[in-house]
Amino acid sequence: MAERKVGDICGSSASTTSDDHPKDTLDLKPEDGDPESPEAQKDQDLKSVLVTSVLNLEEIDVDLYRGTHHWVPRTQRLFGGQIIGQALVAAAKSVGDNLYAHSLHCYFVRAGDPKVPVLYQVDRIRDGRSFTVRSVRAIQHGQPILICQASFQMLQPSPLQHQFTMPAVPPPEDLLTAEELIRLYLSKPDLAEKYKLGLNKLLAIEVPIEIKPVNPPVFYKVTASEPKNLFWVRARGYIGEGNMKLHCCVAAYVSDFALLGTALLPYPGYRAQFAASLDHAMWFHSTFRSDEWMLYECESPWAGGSRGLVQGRLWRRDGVLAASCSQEGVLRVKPVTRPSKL
Ligand SMILES: CCC(=O)SCCNC(=O)CCNC(=O)[C@H](O)C(C)(C)COP(=O)(O)OP(=O)(O)OC[C@H]1O[C@@H](n2cnc3c(N)ncnc32)[C@H](O)[C@@H]1OP(=O)(O)O
Repeated sequence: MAERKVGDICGSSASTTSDDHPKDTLDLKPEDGDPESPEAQKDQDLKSVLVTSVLNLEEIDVDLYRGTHHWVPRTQRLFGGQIIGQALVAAAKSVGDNLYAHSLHCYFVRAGDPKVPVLYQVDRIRDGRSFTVRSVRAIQHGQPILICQASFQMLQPSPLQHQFTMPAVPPPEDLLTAEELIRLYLSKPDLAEKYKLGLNKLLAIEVPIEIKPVNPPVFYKVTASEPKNLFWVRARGYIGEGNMKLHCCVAAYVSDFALLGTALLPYPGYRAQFAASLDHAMWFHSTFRSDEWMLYECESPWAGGSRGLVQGRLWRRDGVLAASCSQEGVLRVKPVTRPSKL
């Protein structure tokens, strides 16, 4: 991958190898230049809704922010990834320019209400020499819906560096997007009306994430499989080299997409009657661009007691491990009358 010019990054460069670290600010405004110019307007038009809206918090007071919603799942609970991403934005706003997000741990303690905004109250737990920790409460109706701790570190290179090897899969150019797969399925002449309805509803949803399943029959649970899933994922729209803190917030949003469902893959004879993320932990390992295709490798090492443990690894196309995450969720299921025909 050609080395890219360094953008405002979480204290570290946007490139894959350079080690110069420019100032870092969590500036969500359009990049420099004449905001009226056609190029800036084009960028603004193409700018990801995640940047212009979902992760663009309104400052209410010192360390108090308000977030709005863009897309809400059919469960009509706020999407967990949105709350995590917004909480990380709030935490990052009070962190110095030479620090970058390296981990977050959170619990989802109440369902998010899509009818009202979310307030994010940041507590400045500690500013250490190398590590800075923030605690964030996402609040609705006066009650926490999420409690999150996030940690930021100075860049401190080390000779200890290793990672697993990225799975060998077809590149995104050789695969179809979820929308293309749904249109392909809708084109089948013998498709039952009720499936058409459901699939058209899926097409109508404006999810600010693009995905390309590596193995669609597994991704859509048409066949039973081991609890492993692979798909390419990126934020819709343009974000640019911008700022690594912002890319971490977008990756936090993305990381909760389709993750918990990995634990259901071996059970096509069951469907979730109630499924919700209980907690979510994430670690950021290297620089990456969340508006470029990354491979999301998901697996579930364990399920039981109406819970499922799922883990994910986000890989850059050049094989560098960008981020890892772990999550446990409630999974209450009931038998389906017939397996999904997707
Ligand atoms: C992609 C995944 C996501 O984004 S999920 C969104 C992020 N996560 C969340 O919103 C979870 C937030 N946390 C919570 O809502 C609560 O802490 C949860 C996890 C529900 C636990 O609260 P708790 O008061 O103990 O609820 P609960 O487990 O008793 O009931 C929760 C809902 O489940 C139902 N339930 C209960 N037992 C069963 C059962 N045996 N079979 C089927 N359903 C069951 C309850 O009726 C209850 O449903 P409801 O909420 O009343 O509609």
